[in-house]
Amino acid sequence: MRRKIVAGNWKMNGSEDLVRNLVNDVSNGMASLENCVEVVIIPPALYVRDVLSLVGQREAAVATGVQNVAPWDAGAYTGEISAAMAADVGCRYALVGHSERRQLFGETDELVAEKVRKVLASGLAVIVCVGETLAEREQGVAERVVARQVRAALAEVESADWPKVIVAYEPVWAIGTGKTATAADAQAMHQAIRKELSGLGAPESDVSVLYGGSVKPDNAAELFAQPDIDGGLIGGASLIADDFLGICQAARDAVAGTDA
Ligand SMILES: O=C[C@H](O)COP(=O)(O)O
Repeated sequence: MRRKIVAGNWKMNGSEDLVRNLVNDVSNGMASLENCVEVVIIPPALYVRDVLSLVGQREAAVATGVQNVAPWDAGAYTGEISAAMAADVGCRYALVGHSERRQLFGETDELVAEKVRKVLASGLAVIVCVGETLAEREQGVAERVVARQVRAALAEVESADWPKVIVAYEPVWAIGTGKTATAADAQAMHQAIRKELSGLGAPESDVSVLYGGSVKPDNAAELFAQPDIDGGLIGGASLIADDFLGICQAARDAVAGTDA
């Protein structure tokens, strides 16, 4: 089901104190969202159990996810965690193919596709990240690059699994830079992604497409008001409770605006 989702990717940030304070503050702010927005916290793997115990496990209003999974089920892969392990402890989401994984850890389209398969097989929902670099945008190939990434990651998805697929469009040049795509540019790319998804057989109403890249409380409302933007994948602002909740509130207001 296409739904409004705001996911906070903490990346490699956090401490026991931050987990406690931030998760409690976010949980306390949930009432104002009136169940209109799915809120996901994606901490470093070491803190996943702490977040889960604070939000209250499997049926919690705040869902928990992992930032990465291995492309294997189990075995001699030192330092890795599997999608099945994340599901076992109570996570509901896994992020796959973030541009930092692609750029810093050499993840290819093929590896991303393998990870997507593992996540879906484990029963978790997958948030697949796609996005062009600044050079690709300047060369005018942004849509082509993003379409290729979407096809590579999702070509093998079985029809029953589409409701567990979420795509996050994150232009690489907008991540952590303070530069955001204009709402119109983001909308155009989201529309192109949706076209690609429908070419792969995804039911129109099933796949949420999130925007990520310097989303803040003061630009979230305009982005989330676009017809093909279903929420956000938030980095820096997800580490500040008031900012993260402000973004969640903008998503809630977007739902209210659509319903009105
Ligand atoms: O996963 C989150 C994105 O990389 C966005 O990060 P940012 O909000 O710090 O730009």
